[in-house]
Amino acid sequence: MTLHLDDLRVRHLGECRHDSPLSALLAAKRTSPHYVAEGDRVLLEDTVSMLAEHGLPPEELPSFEAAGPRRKIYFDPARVTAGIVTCGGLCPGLNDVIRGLVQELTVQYDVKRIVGFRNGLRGLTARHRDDTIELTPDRVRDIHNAGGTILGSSRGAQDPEEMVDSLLLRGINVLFVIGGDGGMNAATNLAAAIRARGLDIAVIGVPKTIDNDLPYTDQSFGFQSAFAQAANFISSVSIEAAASPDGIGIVKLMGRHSGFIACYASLARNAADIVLIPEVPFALEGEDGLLARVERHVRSKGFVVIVVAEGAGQDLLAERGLLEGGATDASGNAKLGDIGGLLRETITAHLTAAGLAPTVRYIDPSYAIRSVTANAYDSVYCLRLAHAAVHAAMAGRTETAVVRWRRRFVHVPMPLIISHRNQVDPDGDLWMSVLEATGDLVLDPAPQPPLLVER
Ligand SMILES: Nc1ncnc2c1ncn2[C@@H]1O[C@H](COP(=O)(O)OP(=O)(O)O)[C@@H](O)[C@H]1O
Ligand SMILES: O=P(O)(O)OC[C@H]1O[C@](O)(COP(=O)(O)O)[C@@H](O)[C@@H]1O
Ligand SMILES: [Mg+2]
Repeated sequence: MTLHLDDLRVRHLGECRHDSPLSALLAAKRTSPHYVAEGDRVLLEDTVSMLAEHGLPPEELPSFEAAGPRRKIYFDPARVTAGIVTCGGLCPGLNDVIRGLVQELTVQYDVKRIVGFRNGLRGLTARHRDDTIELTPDRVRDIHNAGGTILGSSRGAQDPEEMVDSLLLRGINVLFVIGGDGGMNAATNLAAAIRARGLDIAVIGVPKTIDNDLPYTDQSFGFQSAFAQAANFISSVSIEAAASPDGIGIVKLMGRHSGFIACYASLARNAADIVLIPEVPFALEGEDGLLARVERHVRSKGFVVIVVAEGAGQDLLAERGLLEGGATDASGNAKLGDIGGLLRETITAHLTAAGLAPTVRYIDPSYAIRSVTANAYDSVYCLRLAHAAVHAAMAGRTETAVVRWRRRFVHVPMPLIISHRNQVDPDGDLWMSVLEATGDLVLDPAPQPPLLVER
């Protein structure tokens, strides 16, 4: 999809007439290698060839509005009531973001009232809208020391009109939605309903997903903490598999449609022989099928370590009648079949038939990788995203997500952030790194000369 400058413009509620409490700090600020001034923009693309292809002057190239404080803001902080909601699956750093929002709103902008809606967007429905938490600096002081979210979260559909009514009833002027693709979809619908009623309410998204499946963000917060935890389980099965005759270590990791966790966790330990992700289909049978590759590893080095993303090989489960076609969770997300179980069974059967005596060590850490606290890196990231979100809201941006893009914090229009799914590109450099690290050949059906040697 070719994007133009106009596709990247974010919505403003109106003219910024109030002096920002940070205006003195900003007075002398100019763009530098470490700062993007508020009037400047950040390029969407970063290679010479991609930029040259547009054939446009620099100011017309597709670019994002820089995030950060403005000298003039839209809302009078004394009259603002902010709302915060966390939705979808848990993710390390949710509490860090909530804490950062509350601290920035109260300390820098002197906002007096912040309402936390409980249990996800369900908390904005008529039935649950009174079940809220008053968020103060005292209330959030220590929350980053625990995983999860003090607000709770949920899946399941809500009526945007009902949610708008809740915002009006609670007097909310700015709403922060911390959510994944589902949450950003819901926030977009909510913002559209607000706009249709001509209301003066800003909706700012803070993208959250351990799957890293949202586009236009370098990596989502919490992803790093999640894959670091996942890497520990890869170490465990590697040790177990290596210590067993004909050892088979399998780790199944979260990643519904995107295999980023599997790739990064594997690279973090560099102990996997085979990595299976949803983006790269594989066959079980045949000379280059998974079973033959597993057997070759076991015969050559005595054991094998396989990292599989939960969304990988769903076609194989469907072929075997092991997938409930079209089944979804309350939010409409596809329910997956158990690829880990299929691998365990078919590998055991294949190796046994081949005269080996496999010992299978299988770990499905499941929620254990996303319920952890944010690591130090993610904590910094969450805090800075929270600052950017508050600045965006106070400056009257709406239907906008705050993200880091090519190391800069920028504003992305919400429709863009839900325009497609971020996935591992089988032709990209991440997958190439995985192939380099594992030495595992994933051959096309057409025979090709080997690119890499199996180790
Ligand atoms: N396409 C959609 N349109 C509107 N709301 C959605 C959509 N997808 C999900 N939602 C709502 O957003 C919330 C979070 O979505 P979910 O998919 O569970 O998690 P996540 O935000 O982490 O992707 C849920 O309450 C869900 O009903
Ligand atoms: O069991 P749950 O809570 O529905 O969540 C499982 C799913 O949530 C995730 O952790 C992330 O999903 P979201 O960020 O979209 O909520 C997936 O990796 C996983 O498939
Ligand atoms: Mg999602």
